[in-house]
Amino acid sequence: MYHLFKSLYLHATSKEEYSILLLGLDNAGKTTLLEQIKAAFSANHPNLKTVPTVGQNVATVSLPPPNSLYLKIWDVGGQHSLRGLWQSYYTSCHAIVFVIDSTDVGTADIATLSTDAGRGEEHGRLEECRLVLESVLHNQDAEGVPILVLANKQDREDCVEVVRIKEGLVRKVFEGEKGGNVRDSRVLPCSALTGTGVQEAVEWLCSRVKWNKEARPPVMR
Ligand SMILES: Nc1nc2c(ncn2[C@@H]2O[C@H](COP(=O)(O)OP(=O)(O)OP(=O)(O)O)[C@@H](O)[C@H]2O)c(=O)[nH]1
Ligand SMILES: [Mg+2]
Repeated sequence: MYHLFKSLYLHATSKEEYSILLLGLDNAGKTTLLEQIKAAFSANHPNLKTVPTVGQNVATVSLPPPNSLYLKIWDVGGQHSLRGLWQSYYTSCHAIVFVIDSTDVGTADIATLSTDAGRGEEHGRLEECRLVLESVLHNQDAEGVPILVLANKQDREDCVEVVRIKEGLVRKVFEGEKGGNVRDSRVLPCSALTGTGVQEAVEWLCSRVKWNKEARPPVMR
């Protein structure tokens, strides 16, 4: 009898936990985003004084109804030397957020990269961003995992607007030969610094991890 009550109690009080992996080049805004998400679901102010991440940050946020789930968010360093570590997170994650610095991708049109005129500093880190996004999509351990691409730093005047990042960069990478298999994806604008767009990002993640839960079941906590 005790065991029956205990399992009923655990069933009634436990919630699904999904792991979210924040990826993107160094300086894209991943840690700032993590701070905003943590603050959005607690009474605390976000700590926006970030330093480059060497290793990882992790936080679990409890989402109230109607979502009623835990998001365990992994923020890993984006510096070149740290990207090899990303691989070890793929098998256990339920969704990936790929953060792009919208002020550091030139015009965000990868078609121009192949021309002579396209090579130069005016393209910022567009080529690097393309290669890194391709490598994430191409990785078998991340197959089928929903991906949210965030065009971050939209508060800055010199940012490239989300539609250009979507059409010129993201769509071409997804439709390219290294685009990988079919998966849920979305491109959204955001400012991790001001918090604009963070709620929408979290909503999208919640809906997609639930839809994908047969392929990647949650942990009960
Ligand atoms: N204007 C503006 N600045 C931002 C935004 N998001 C992040 N930043 C700034 O960009 C810089 C890098 O932010 P981080 O969050 O540390 O970047 P990161 O992606 O975690 O970088 P790594 O840990 O090196 O991978 C900081 O100075 C942030 O304040 C944003 O939405 N708008
Ligand atoms: Mg960081």
